[in-house]
Amino acid sequence: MSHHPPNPPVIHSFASSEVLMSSLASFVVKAQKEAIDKKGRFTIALSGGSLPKQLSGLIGNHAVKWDMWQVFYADERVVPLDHPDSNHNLCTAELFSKVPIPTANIRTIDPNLLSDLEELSDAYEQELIREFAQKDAARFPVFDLILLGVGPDGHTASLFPGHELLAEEDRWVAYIEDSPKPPPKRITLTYPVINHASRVVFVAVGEGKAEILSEVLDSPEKGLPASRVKPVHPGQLFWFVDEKAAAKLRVPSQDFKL
Ligand SMILES: O=C1O[C@H](COP(=O)(O)O)[C@@H](O)[C@H](O)[C@H]1O
Repeated sequence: MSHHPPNPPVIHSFASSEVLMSSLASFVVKAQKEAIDKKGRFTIALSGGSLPKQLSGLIGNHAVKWDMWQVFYADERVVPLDHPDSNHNLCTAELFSKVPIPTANIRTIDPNLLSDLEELSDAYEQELIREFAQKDAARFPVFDLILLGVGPDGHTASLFPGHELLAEEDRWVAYIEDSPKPPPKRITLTYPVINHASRVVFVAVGEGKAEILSEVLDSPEKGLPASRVKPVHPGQLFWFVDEKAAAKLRVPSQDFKL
């Protein structure tokens, strides 16, 4: 266990979502290179919502070693994989259908277990254990990169304000049957997993995010779900936001340099 306090978040604000997208792609490629140089694979967790669109800077990028990626979902809606509400379906439409990633490297929920949430989330946890536990022998998986979004209520992944899952300390993957945002049934990575990642990046674009960004970053003491993302040392939290989303922020942002 680390004795250092978590590093403060690094906030990068970009003039437009286009600049953000290309900087985010460079950031992901750098994280990928460091991970592959160190251990020959790159583990990443993706979110749904507005995030997948912001990854388009990776399409056609020859520095991306797709065959070395192991992709998980930070959260997933419990619906068939080709359902319009599925995060996997969205990531496929926005990214995976446009790049040469082997299908086996995308770790989806098991579509045969949709009727039993407990079995489904246990099976996804086993999927994580297969990837991380034997190779890294750690109490919690250490993702090279987790990409998150933030909803207007401050939720992230499928961790919602006031929900009992915010207190989960042991499980790697948990389920929720009463999501306030449809669809109600979801699974999610828990804080112990999110907060053990090497890097966590929130991506927020557009004026619709301005209010909640200020709440999450300027008033972390409110304890909104997104404010509880504090990777343990030496993990680092980043925010990639555009100027519209950053319009109400009081905390300073930093120039983006690789
Ligand atoms: O329901 C969800 O919402 C969050 C935030 O979505 P956004 O559209 O406001 O960016 C998303 O990160 C998560 O994956 C998704 O399941």
